[in-house]
Amino acid sequence: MEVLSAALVPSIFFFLIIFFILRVKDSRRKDLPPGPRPFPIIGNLLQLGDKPHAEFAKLAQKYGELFTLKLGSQTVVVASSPAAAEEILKTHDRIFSGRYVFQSIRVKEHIENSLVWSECNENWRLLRKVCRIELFSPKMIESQAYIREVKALDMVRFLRKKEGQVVKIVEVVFGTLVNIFGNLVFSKDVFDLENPSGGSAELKEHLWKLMDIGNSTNPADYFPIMGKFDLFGQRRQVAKVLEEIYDVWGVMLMERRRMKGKKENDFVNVLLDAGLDDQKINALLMEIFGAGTETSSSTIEWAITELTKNPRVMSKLRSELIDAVGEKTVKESDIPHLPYLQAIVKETLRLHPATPLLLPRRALETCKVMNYTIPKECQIMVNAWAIGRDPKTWDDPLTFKPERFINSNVDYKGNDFELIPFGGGRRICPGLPLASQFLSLIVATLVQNFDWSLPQGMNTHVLSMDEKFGLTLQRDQPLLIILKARNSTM
Ligand code: HEM
Repeated sequence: MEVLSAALVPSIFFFLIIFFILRVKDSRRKDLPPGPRPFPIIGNLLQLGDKPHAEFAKLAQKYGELFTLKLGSQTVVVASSPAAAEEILKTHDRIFSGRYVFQSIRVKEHIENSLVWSECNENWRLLRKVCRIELFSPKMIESQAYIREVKALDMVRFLRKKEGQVVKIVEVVFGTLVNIFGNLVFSKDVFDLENPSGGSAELKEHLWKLMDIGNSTNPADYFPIMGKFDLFGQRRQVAKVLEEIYDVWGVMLMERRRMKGKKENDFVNVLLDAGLDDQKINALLMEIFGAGTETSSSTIEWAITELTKNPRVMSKLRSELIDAVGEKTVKESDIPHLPYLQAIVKETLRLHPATPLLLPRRALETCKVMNYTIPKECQIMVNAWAIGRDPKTWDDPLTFKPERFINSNVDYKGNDFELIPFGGGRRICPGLPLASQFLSLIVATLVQNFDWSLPQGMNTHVLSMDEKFGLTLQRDQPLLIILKARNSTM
């Protein structure tokens, strides 16, 4: 009996302490949006799963359009409806304009010059202005259209040689986009589709590596106290890859400075003329490549996946292309005359936003939202994936139906909060005007020039991709396509 009570008393005492901790935590949560009860220390980490956006969509059904999670020691609020997204991205845009910077990216020299990860400070305003007025202005985009068209044809030429073979479409598209960006930025190819391991292949490899590290879990993001020790070495790895990338830029920048007088119509010229120093140019170029290539290639991979799964939509697009473009090669100037193509791109971005939870925001001040209090420093995520599939907003939401956008004014430019693949407010994706051009161009080029079919057994795989974690670049399981060339338009 004595032994029993000796064991029982400390156990009861232990459970009372845990109960007390939970009570204290709960009372601290009083004004926050509701959410699942967190466990001590780990909070709701077990509820993240490997597809957080899909888990969050389920939690939103239970706890509402604005709910709170405790991820380790971090408080995170998730917005999951158009109204909640509007509160974050528009009504309280300034307060929620901070970024939560992932621990592995906190490389001092990079963050200080970053557009993606810095506060909305003077440097950020300068870079946004350069993007808006120079790099992604309608004039610049139009004047560089021929570059994207030439690179799209290089892709067709390369793919024609693969007729009858199984192709990893995302790799070809990624390589093509790296070259499109290489030419927009430096007026030169940086990747050889024919010889993936030769030429400047290292740049593509560095970008993949950076994305791999970025996509891997870092426990320090949930327990920032561990952040300064960089226990798993992720920050050191990022710093090393950044240095390697900057070495590649460095050589190209030096070349350009040597070519004084010869003016190319490209981003480097614009940035040199704008008086940016090498560190700012390095950081901006890295972010343009990093933010623009993976997002866009995964969107194109999804568009082709959906078209292959939906022959009705594919043949309607083909008819539109024949009517509007005929036998000619499709050009960017044709896009305004291809409303069904534009609807396909919107529908792809609705179902498969490349960054399903956008990029995490941070509250700069404590703020009242929908009668709840969101505390200063709280992390905010906006679930664009859940919003795009919400049956309250979308009729038959899981079906790929581009027709829903015909005769509809809904667009992804940040004013319609039911469709926000590019985010919204002051931090909306600055590359949007460029992306919307080449997404349409490349999808149209691939459809105009090739028939696509899935290798045997792929249907189930493709369907299961729907449920996969947002960024679809699963290099272990990319979309494979058997190619058949159509009548040449070249
Ligand atoms: C399918 C293509 C793309 C998608 C879906 C996409 C999506 C996004 C999203 C969701 C954000 C965060 C917005 C927010 O916080 O509200 C973002 C930011 C950003 N994107 Fe994109 N993006 C794409 C293409 C591009 C391209 C082509 C570029 C550049 C050439 C680019 C450059 C950036 C940059 C620099 C930011 C950070 C802006 C800031 O924090 O002020 N993106 N993008």
